[in-house]
Amino acid sequence: MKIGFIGCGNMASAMIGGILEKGICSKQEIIVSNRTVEGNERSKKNLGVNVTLDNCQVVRETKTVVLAVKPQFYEEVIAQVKGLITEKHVIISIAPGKTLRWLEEKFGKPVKIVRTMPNTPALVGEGMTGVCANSYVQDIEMAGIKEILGSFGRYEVIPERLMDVVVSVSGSSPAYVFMFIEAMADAAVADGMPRAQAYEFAAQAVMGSAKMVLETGKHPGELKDMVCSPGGTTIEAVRQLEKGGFRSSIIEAMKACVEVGRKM
Ligand SMILES: NC(=O)C1=CN([C@@H]2O[C@H](COP(=O)(O)OP(=O)(O)OC[C@H]3O[C@@H](n4cnc5c(N)ncnc54)[C@H](O)[C@@H]3O)[C@@H](O)[C@H]2O)C=CC1
Ligand SMILES: O=C(O)[C@@H]1CCC=N1
Repeated sequence: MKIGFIGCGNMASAMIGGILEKGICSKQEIIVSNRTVEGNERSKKNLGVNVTLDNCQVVRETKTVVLAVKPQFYEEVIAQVKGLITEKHVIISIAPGKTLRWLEEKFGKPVKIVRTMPNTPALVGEGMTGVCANSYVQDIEMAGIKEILGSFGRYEVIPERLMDVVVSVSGSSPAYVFMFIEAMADAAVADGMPRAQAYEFAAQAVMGSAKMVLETGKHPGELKDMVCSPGGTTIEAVRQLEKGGFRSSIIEAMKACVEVGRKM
């Protein structure tokens, strides 16, 4: 399988890292385009893939093309390459806010489009991707796309109306989780733990807790209660978090995230 990426920044690099790790395709079977020579040098050095400055070359050489530029450049890039898109191509969008309908309109002809929302943990094979497709994408093609998405983590086929929610709950959420880990480590450092050790303790606690949610099937509240001993340390921390509006702060942040995505 050959895969092309138009734009190779943070998200494309994470996806390619996962794809190469799982051996879905080799470095020689991936081609990426960047806007600058420096970008291409970075992609070549970090990922070892083929590089070009010509977005059209990506479309000519591959049938599976990921549009991995920022949303504001989608229109410009689609205008550049649309003349080269055939019925054999499958276009994968990873941008928030760009609906299948919007994408179809910009291509201006029947084009197979898969809309996804991945996240950067793809880099370590622990990504989470929401995915939906337009009616031109056949089952066999969707199976190939699922294989790619599955190579760097989990994926769920979802109705398109939920895609903006996926942006906030998994596309953007690694940023909030990293802030949480950083804040926990800051507190541990404040109480005397060396910084590197603090990151390890905090990150492993987050990973283990996430695994418990995914693997036990228990309600997160029940898992929380299992940690809170009567009159103990944890319930005091929980009390302080509630006082600081912990849950509400996350909910409001995510609602803002969804709103911005919807307007893109
Ligand atoms: N960073 C993240 O965590 C996530 C990002 N996304 C989406 O992925 C897309 C890419 O985002 P990032 O990788 O974070 O951005 P980025 O800025 O790291 O990478 C974008 C890349 O596109 C290249 N580029 C810009 N204009 C170009 C053009 N005309 N032709 C070819 N290459 C061009 C740039 O050189 C850059 O390397 C965006 O649509 C973003 O919303 C989706 C999920 C998560
Ligand atoms: O911040 C952004 O717009 C992109 C979309 C999801 C994660 N990063």
